[in-house]
Amino acid sequence: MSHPHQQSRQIISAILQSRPAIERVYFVGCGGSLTGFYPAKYFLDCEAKKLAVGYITSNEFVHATPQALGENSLVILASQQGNTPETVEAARVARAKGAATVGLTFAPASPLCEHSDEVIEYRWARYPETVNPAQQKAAYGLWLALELLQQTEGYAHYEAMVNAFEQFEEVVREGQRKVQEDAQRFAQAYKDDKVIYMMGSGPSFGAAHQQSICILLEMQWINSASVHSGEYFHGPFEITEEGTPFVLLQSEGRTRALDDRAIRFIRQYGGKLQLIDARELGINALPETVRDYFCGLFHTALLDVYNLALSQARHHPLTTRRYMWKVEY
Ligand SMILES: O=P(O)(O)OC[C@H]1O[C@](O)(CO)[C@@H](O)[C@@H]1O
Repeated sequence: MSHPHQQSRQIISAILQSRPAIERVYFVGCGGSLTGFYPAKYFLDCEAKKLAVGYITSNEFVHATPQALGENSLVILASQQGNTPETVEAARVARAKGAATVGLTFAPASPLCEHSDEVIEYRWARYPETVNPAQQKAAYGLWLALELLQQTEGYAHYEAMVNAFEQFEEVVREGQRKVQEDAQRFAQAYKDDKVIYMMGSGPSFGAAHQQSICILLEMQWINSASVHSGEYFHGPFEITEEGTPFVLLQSEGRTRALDDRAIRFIRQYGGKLQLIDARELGINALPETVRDYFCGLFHTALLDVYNLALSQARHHPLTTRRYMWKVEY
C-alpha cells in the first residue's frame, strides 16, 4: 500500500472513530490550494449518495461560515506554506464549531498545523517531474475523498481507484513526454497573446481555473478567464472571432461531449485553439470506471510542461511577482 493511501486511510478511520456520523466535508483553501481540491470535490459530487460536499475559498468560509458546519463535519484545508492568514483562520473557525480538521501543507509546524487535528505533509517541487504526482497535494485531496466515501457509504469502484493511483505516475510521465514538442510549439504560438481563455469541463474544470488564476494571471501576467465548456454557449462564445486564443483541457468520460461541442464551435468561427486531450495523451490506460476522476490531476501535470515552455519563451519566470508576499494585502 502506498504511503498516501495508508496515511489517508488511517486519518479518515481515526476521524470516524471519534465522529462516526460525519455527514459533510468542506474543502477549503486559497488559489491553487483551493483548486487542487477540485478533483476530490468533483469525485464526491458525482459518487456520494449522502455525503454533502462544500468547496469554499478560505476567507468566504471565515466570513460566511456555513450554518451546517458542526461536529459531524470534516474540513480539509490546504496551504503550501501553512501560513496564509485566511486559511489558518478558517481552520480555527472550523475547530471552534466542533468540526474535525485535516491540514495539508508542505511546511510542517506552520500555523495551519496548530488548528489541524491531522496534518498531511505532501511532496512538492519547483520542477514537478521529480515528485510522484500521486503524492502531491491534489492527489492527497482525492485520496482523502476516496477513503471518506469508502469508509462511510462504501464505493463500488474503490479497488479500481486504488489501481488507477498505482498506475498514475507512469501515465503522467508518458503524457509529459508526449507533449514536450507540442509545448514548445504552443509557447511560440501564444507567447505574445494579450489574453488566453482557459476552458474545460467536469473533472478538469478546476485545472482550467487554476491555470487561469495561478499561472496566466499570477505567474505570467497574461489576461485570462476560465470558461466552463458547457457555459461557453451561455455568454462567453460571443467573444469568439478569428484568432481569439483558447486553451481547452479535453476530458475523458461523461463530460467530453461538452468539450467536443465547444471545440466544434471554436473551430467553425476561427478561434485559435490549443487542445490538451486527456484521451489522446494516455488517460485510457487507467481503469474505465474511474479514469475520468484522474483527468484534472493529469491535465495539471501536463500543464507543468506547457507552463515551463511558455515562461521561457516569454522570459518571464514563473516565480516573478509584483505584489504577492511583497506588499500588504
Ligand atoms: O498555499 P498557500 O501557501 O496558502 O498560498 C496560497 C497562494 O499560493 C497560490 O496558490 C499560488 O501562488 C496563490 O493562488 C495563493 O494566493
